[in-house]
Parts: sequence; structure tokens; C-alpha cells
Amino acid sequence: MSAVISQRAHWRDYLELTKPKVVALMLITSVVGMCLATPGWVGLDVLVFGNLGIALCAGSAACINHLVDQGIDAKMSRTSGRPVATGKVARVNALSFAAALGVGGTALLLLTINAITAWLTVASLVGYAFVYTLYLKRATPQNIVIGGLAGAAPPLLGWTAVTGSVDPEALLLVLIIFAWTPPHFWALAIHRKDEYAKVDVPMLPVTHGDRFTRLHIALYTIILALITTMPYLIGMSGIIYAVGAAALNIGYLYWAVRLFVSRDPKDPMRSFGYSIWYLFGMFIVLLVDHYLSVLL
Ligand code: HEM
Ligand SMILES: CC(C)=CCC/C(C)=C/CC/C(C)=C/COP(=O)(O)OP(=O)(O)O
Repeated sequence: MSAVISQRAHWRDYLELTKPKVVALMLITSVVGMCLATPGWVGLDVLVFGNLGIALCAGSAACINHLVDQGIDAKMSRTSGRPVATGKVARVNALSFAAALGVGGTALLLLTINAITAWLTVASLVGYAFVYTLYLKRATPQNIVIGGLAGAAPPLLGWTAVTGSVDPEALLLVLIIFAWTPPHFWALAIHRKDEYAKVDVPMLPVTHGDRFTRLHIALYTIILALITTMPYLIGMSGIIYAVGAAALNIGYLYWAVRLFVSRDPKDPMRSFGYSIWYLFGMFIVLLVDHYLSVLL
């Protein structure tokens, strides 16, 4: 009896299906997209309903990822404890949950924000849950490069929630996350290479080896450092951003070089950890610069 009870799904299992920490960082980028879209303050309704709608749709996409990947998740030690992989949350319940989140999020964006934000969010949901998870992930080592576009969308979604239009500054914010995704993910993929090979997922370290992946992490980090200077160069952000971005880039370039020359097996996950702080820091610096530069 106790075994049955311990297997019963808890609300925390449903929360886990939404990949809450990933979605939380996405929401920071969408909030920054909103704030940078206007010289004034963002309306509380846009801030609350816009981010809630984006979060619900992103959570829905993450839940579909758990459903589609049930088989491979169950075979990899990093993911084998996930609620759908273990059977703790039944597939039908996960599917209903994903549908409710997706329909609820889309309706909220349509009713309280605008159509362009709603449809771009749906496109990101479909891009991650279906194009990336169902197809690209299993098809090509460029899976996360192309699929990264869906995860990079939140600052644009935040921007369109405020302006109703797709503008170049918003696309630059997308480009930052797009260029960040390969060094973010490939560091983890180096660490988990054997597991990906075991389940036949063609991640770059599996298909092209460790050295090639480390080189590509370094090249994308250089591209990322160049792209992140653009907000300053085009006058979108000021000196506070320039200094903050430079410091974060020096840190990431250090990790890229270290990863390329070092053989310490702990370094890939250290670099992965830095990637998350890097993106968080970059968007916080964009935000601080946006509000403080009027004072300078
Ligand atoms: C296609 C694009 C991406 C891929 C393939 C990817 C892959 C991953 C993987 C495999 C993990 C490890 C999860 C785990 O520990 O179980 C992870 C963690 C994480 N990712 Fe990404 N990611 C992508 C895009 C993003 C984006 C766009 C963001 C946010 C803007 C993000 C934020 C995070 C965060 C915060 C974590 C840590 C989660 C935790 O500690 O539980 N990722 N990512
Ligand atoms: C609407 C919107 C903004 C949608 C974006 C949704 C979203 C949550 C994207 C997350 C990207 C991510 C964590 C990819 C890893 O998937 P994986 O399957 O390679 O990694 P895993 O093995 O940890 O599941």
C-alpha cells in the first residue's frame, strides 16, 4: 500500500514537467525584452499576463518534451527519474496537463496581450516541443543550433507584448541567446556523451568527438562575445552594459579556452554552470543599464 502511495503523482511532479528553472531564466529574458521595448514603465497587466502566458506555453512545451522523450529519458541516468520516464505521471495526465497549459497560455496572450505575441509564442512552443524534440534532436548534430531559436524567442515575445511589432533591437536580444545556446549545451553534452551515444541521439560530441566540440564551443563563444557588444555599438545600451558585458565575456572566453586546453573531466560542467550565470548576468546588466543610463 505504501509503495502505491509513494508512486502517486505529487504537484511537484507536475511542476518538474514544466522545467521550472529553465522557464524562470526565460522569463527573466522576456521581462528584459519588455522593459527595453519602452523608455517608460511597462504596464503591470502586460508584465503579469504577458509573462504568465509565455510561462504557461513554455511549460507546456517542456511537458511535451517529457512525453516525446519518455523512452530515451528512461535510459539516461540524468533524466531517468523524470515523472513521465518513471511512470509516476501517466502519459494521459501529462498530455492533458500540457494541453491545458498550452491552450490556457495562448488564450491568455490572445485575450490580454496581442495576437502577434500569442502566435510567436505558439510558434516557439511548436518549435521546441515538435520540431526540435520530435525531429531535429534525433536527426542531426546541428539539432540544438537550429532548435535553439525556440528557446531564444522569449525576449522577442516580451518585446512584442509591449510594442506589437518585431523590431531589430528585439532580434538582437534573440541573437544573443541563439549564439549562447551551443556553448551552453555542448559543455553538458561533452559530460554526457556516453549517455547520448547509448540512446542514439546524435549530439555533436557523439558524432564529431570531444575535440571538435570543444573547438566549436570556443568559436561560438567568440561569436557570442562579438554579438553581445552590438547593443552598445548600435546605441541600444550604454556604458554600464558595455562594462558588464565585457566582464561576463572575459569570463566566458576564459572558460572556452580552458575547456579547449584542459583535460579536467569536471571542466565541462563548470563551464555549463557558468553559461547559466552568464546569460542571467547579461540580461540583468541590460536591464540595469536601461534604467540607470538616464541618470548618467
Ligand atoms: C535548444 C536549446 C537548449 C538546450 C538543448 C538546452 C539544454 C539543457 C540541458 C540538457 C540542461 C540540463 C537539464 C538537467 O539538468 O536536467 C539545461 C539546463 C538549463 N538550461 Fe538549457 N538548453 C537550451 C536552451 C536554454 C535556454 C534558452 C535557457 C534560458 C534562457 C536555458 C536555461 C537553462 C537553465 C537555467 C538550466 C539549469 C536547469 C536546472 O538546474 O535544473 N536553456 N539546458
Ligand atoms: C514558448 C517557448 C518560449 C518555448 C520554449 C520552451 C522550452 C522550455 C525550451 C527549453 C530548451 C531546453 C531545456 C532544451 C533541452 O531539451 P533536451 O530535450 O535536449 O534536454 P533534456 O534531455 O534535459 O530534456
